[in-house]
Amino acid sequence: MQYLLNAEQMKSADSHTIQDLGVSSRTLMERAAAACTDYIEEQKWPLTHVCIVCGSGNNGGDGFAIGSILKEKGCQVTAVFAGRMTSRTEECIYQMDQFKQCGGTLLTEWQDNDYSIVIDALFGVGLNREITGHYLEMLQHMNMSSGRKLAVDIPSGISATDGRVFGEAFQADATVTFQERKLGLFLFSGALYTGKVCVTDIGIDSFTVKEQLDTAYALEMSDIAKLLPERPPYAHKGTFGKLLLIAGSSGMAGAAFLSACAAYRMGAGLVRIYTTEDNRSILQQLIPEAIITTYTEYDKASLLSVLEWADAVCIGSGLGRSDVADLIVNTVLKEINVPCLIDADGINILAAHPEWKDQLAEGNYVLTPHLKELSRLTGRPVNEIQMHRREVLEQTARTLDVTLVQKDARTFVGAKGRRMYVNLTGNAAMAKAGSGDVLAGIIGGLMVQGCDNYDAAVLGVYLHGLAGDIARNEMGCYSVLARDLADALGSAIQMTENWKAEK
Ligand SMILES: NC(=O)C1=CN([C@@H]2O[C@H](COP(=O)(O)OP(=O)(O)OC[C@H]3O[C@@H](n4cnc5c(N)ncnc54)[C@H](O)[C@@H]3O)[C@@H](O)[C@H]2O)[C@@H](O)CC1
Ligand SMILES: [K+]
Repeated sequence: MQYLLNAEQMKSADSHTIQDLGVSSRTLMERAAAACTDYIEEQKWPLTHVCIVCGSGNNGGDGFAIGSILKEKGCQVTAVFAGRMTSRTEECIYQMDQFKQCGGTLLTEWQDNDYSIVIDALFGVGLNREITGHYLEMLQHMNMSSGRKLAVDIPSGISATDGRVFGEAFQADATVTFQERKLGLFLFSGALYTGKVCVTDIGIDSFTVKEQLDTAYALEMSDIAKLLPERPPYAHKGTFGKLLLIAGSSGMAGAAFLSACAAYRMGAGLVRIYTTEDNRSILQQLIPEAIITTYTEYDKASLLSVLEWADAVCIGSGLGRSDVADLIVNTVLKEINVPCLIDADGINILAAHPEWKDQLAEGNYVLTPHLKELSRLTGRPVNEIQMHRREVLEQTARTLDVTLVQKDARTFVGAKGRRMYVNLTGNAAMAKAGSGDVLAGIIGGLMVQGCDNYDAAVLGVYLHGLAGDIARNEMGCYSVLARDLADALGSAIQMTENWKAEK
């Protein structure tokens, strides 16, 4: 598991290490600086003339300490101090003096030169407001320089907490980050500025912070192998559950096909599609493995009978908006006794009938909205959700008592009493119609095999992204179709199976 810390959590780990464990701030800073120079040497970046831009905080202190190390190695080093002398931290003052004693050149204005490396030590996790004036100009000069670019801890201009860009940011080739991954390095737009991220252990004790439930995390292959449901050799199709997909409407057979295909590839034993009669023959041809039950008008008896049959239900993909769809969603909400995923139009219908939200049975639902659907569901504008994604995720999951999958380029998963999951697999090839139908099928396929709702959501989102990465590697960023994701899911699962077998 990879933990993703925000600025406050990182600062709390720093001060715990300094105050409770007695490791001095200076020691940590010198280790941080050594980690950066080690990285430059390992990468064999040319050390002809290094420029380090330093702010007045401890990130600036790291910068000066890097300057002293490089100076002692005989490199030509220019440090540009871009902060206010009176605002310098104790450590920044000390490291600046050390640097001067080593004979380093210290400027207060940018000077164009043929720098082989530009090091950004302007702001670290302490950045908390828009970058303007002198600082903004400094960042623009740094970005225009032709040298290799290294960010110390985090590129200046990026919020460590939510990845937003405070006006302008340093465009790094690499970021050496200290002790723990910061959330902002992996969220957008922050992730566009980091270059390669190298995490280095400098002896900060972050154990207590990571134990806390409000620290977000991402999954690694080792976690996935543990979460995958067992597949015992004596199994038969009944072992792996009966999944009901209430999906598709006239002209929208594809959604049902994609979800069914993904659910079967995920390992579901039996998949039944409940859809409009118009879709019968096309679905029978597209996916003969699925059982097809159809309706021409709202038919409560047939709906209750398929609900009775199911071990888990996915409702909403391609369902459309109609009176019949409303009646179906309402009946499912009232009558269901098994885990249920609500997607797409299922969410839109729920949003149009706020009084139905009370029927979301405790702990039994997974909702998979993209930002627009979440906006309809919560009544908050999309741009406000984008600015406060975490807060909206946690509040909605808590008040509705559901597992919430907030779909975006970086999908979040939240549920009451569970840690926030941030998904790091996937790519822009997946930003296409049908991709969400595949995700619903994958998560449904896991729920029907007995995975707990939250685990199914987290694992499903990870595998969906991994399948997207595999498909993109085969076909490039433009040409992947949603059905390719369903097909690549097999390889994604196999990768985790192989990983497990090798251990
Ligand atoms: N002992 C520690 O706490 C350690 C800190 N380390 C480094 O220290 C960094 C954190 O240091 P700090 O907390 O001092 O914070 P920063 O060095 O990130 O800078 C904070 C300073 O910048 C100012 N500031 C914030 N936003 C601004 C803006 N938009 N325009 C102008 N000024 C702005 C703040 O008022 C504050 O004075 C880490 O990222 C890391 O690089 C490492 O050396 C490891 C040990
Ligand atoms: K920085």
